[in-house]
Amino acid sequence: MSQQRHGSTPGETDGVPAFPDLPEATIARLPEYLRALHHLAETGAETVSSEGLAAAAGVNSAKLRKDLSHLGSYGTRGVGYDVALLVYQIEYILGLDKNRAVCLVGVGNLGHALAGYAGFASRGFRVVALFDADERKVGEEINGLIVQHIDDLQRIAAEESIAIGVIATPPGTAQLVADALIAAGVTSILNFAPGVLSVPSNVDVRKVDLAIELQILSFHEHRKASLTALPGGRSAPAESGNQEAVGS
Ligand SMILES: NC(=O)c1ccc[n+]([C@@H]2O[C@H](COP(=O)([O-])OP(=O)(O)OC[C@H]3O[C@@H](n4cnc5c(N)ncnc54)[C@H](O)[C@@H]3O)[C@@H](O)[C@H]2O)c1
Repeated sequence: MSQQRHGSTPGETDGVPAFPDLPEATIARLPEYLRALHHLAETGAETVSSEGLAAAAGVNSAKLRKDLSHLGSYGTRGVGYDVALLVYQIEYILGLDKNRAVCLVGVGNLGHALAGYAGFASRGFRVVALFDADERKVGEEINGLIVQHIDDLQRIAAEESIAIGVIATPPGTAQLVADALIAAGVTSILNFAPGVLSVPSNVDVRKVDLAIELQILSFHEHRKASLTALPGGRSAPAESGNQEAVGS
């Protein structure tokens, strides 16, 4: 996964620092806070304590307070955080107010499931195009979108101002697809194909690999087993497990 530096720009917009210098780990947790805040807003909550929000997001409250302090958000003593304001601040920092156009390349088993997922729109993204190289898939309709041929990527990316491309092709073609996306003006890539992509420095890549997540869980299983095998039967802490979002 490539690491992005987020430069600091002085000045504030409506109480939100224009671009605070955020640690990558904080950026990775902001979507979790946002998800929890949306849920709180749906239940009618107007304010939330740091402990309440931390519990809903599955992190510890000290970490949450530090993360939110990077946004200039400290909450009010005895009241907590204003839910609507915090939603606005996090959405602003994540750039979700832009409703960015996303395309998906590779409409096979995984691509089909992703293309049919309604959750992207509710999280601030418009999936505007689906591409595949297989003529038999071109023309198929999924979730209101017609699968286009990959040869039309350049034209459609320009027409739709596509900024983010999702790769769900076999690993052997992922680099070719990444090159085509970049040539078409895409500057952010979410890659589901195993392997490392070579991209220019202005392009950000996030990689999702569920097998890696399982391997990390396997390590924790291994560690817990070795702790219980210690003399005296020392066991792993039981009151609260670790929760990390996939990809963070
Ligand atoms: N990240 C994860 O956790 C995860 C989970 C499952 C699969 N995967 C990966 O996702 C990828 C897709 O898996 P799948 O099971 O959907 O495969 P699949 O074979 O069912 O689908 C791949 C699709 O890509 C298309 N394709 C191939 N080359 C192309 C190109 N140059 N341009 C456009 N389309 C092209 C194929 O026609 C096909 O429709 C694989 O790389 C797989 O390893 C990752």
